[in-house]
Amino acid sequence: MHHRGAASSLLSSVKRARDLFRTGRCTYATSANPNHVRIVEVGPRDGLQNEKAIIPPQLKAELVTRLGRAGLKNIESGSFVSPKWVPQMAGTAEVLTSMERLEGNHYPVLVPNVKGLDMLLSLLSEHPPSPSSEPLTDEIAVFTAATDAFSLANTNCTIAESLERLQDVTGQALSQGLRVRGYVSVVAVCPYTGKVDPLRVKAITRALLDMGCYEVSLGDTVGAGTPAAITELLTTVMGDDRGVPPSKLAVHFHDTYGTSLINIFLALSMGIRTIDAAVGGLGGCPYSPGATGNVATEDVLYALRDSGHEVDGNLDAVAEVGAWISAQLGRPNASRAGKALLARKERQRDGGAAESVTAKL
Ligand SMILES: CC(C)(COP(=O)([O-])OP(=O)([O-])OC[C@H]1O[C@@H](n2cnc3c(N)ncnc32)[C@H](O)[C@@H]1OP(=O)([O-])[O-])[C@@H](O)C(=O)NCCC(=O)NCCSC(=O)C[C@@](C)(O)CC(=O)[O-]
Repeated sequence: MHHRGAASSLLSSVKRARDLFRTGRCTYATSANPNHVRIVEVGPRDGLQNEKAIIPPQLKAELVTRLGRAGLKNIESGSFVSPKWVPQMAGTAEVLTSMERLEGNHYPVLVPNVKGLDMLLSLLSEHPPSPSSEPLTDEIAVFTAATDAFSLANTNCTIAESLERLQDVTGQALSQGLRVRGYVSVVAVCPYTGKVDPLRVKAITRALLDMGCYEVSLGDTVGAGTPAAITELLTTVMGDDRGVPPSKLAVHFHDTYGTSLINIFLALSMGIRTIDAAVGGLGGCPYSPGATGNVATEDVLYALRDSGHEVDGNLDAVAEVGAWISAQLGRPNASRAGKALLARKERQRDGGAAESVTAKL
């Protein structure tokens, strides 16, 4: 009975979301190919920033290289944040200069303030693109939060102060020809103050778009967003007065309570086509105690198979990268699809029986 109740409440959430579009309250143009799902791979940044051990830049660079070769096109490659705050992200300059960059791909880096942007810009001027090489990066990501408590814990300033800071960062980055992506953290639940008001998220998302971000990623940092909460959030952010079009939104789910994939499908049903994910389910924010990693890229790619969506990334190759980086970090691979696919391959290699059905997967 209980399960049936949960399923029918999820179905009614999806139906409510779809009805909003059908009734015209949320009609927006999406990308040129409405079935294309863009993956923003955040493993090398969000994935590694919370690891206990300090990871050598060469290993981070190799991770970015392998992810690019696995067909991912948007790979967040590091942060120019204070090493006193997030020591694991030190060495991003070395990552950018060592990793392989593939033509047409984007390799955004997080920048919290003008100091971080200046560090990036001087690196870019030391390594100008040539006819045979791409720029080190053409994109930054700026970040704020939906609560002052989280903003203070993460960046030592209130939301208002952070938006003021980011206005400068964004203006200067755009004037240097960089693309700017925005993040809002704790869009569903704040680890310090609890449930978050979706109208607040909407106002902050609008502020980031108004300053020139091409897209805003909505971060369920704690990973506690239920389908009902995410439906309420997305309908509020997209609906009614100054609603944000889904083409300007991405979703960024940590998988602490196992709701990420359901929430991703809800977001897709509402027209959002950009999904953040981390290979091997790596990740966590140092200022969100108890939150687990991001939804695993392999799990997203697997779930989107046969869904009619065209997705970046080769599932088998990404699964290999997930197993490789998990082994390098000495941690269990948190991607269920990745583990299952690799285990199946191993059984096939060993000539195991009863593989004919799953081999068709
Ligand atoms: C914003 C600050 C710098 C303010 O930190 P502050 O302490 O207020 O800054 P400050 O201006 O007083 O500077 C303190 C020291 O840091 C240095 N400094 C100052 N800025 C930089 C910089 N850019 N790069 C390198 N060094 C820097 C500065 O030079 C100084 O060094 P000192 O004089 O003491 O030797 C700090 O709070 C910070 O770096 N925070 C970043 C925290 C972070 O990276 N969190 C994780 C990313 S967000 C996230 O994961 C969420 C997301 C995006 O994934 C979405 C989701 O899941 O919700």
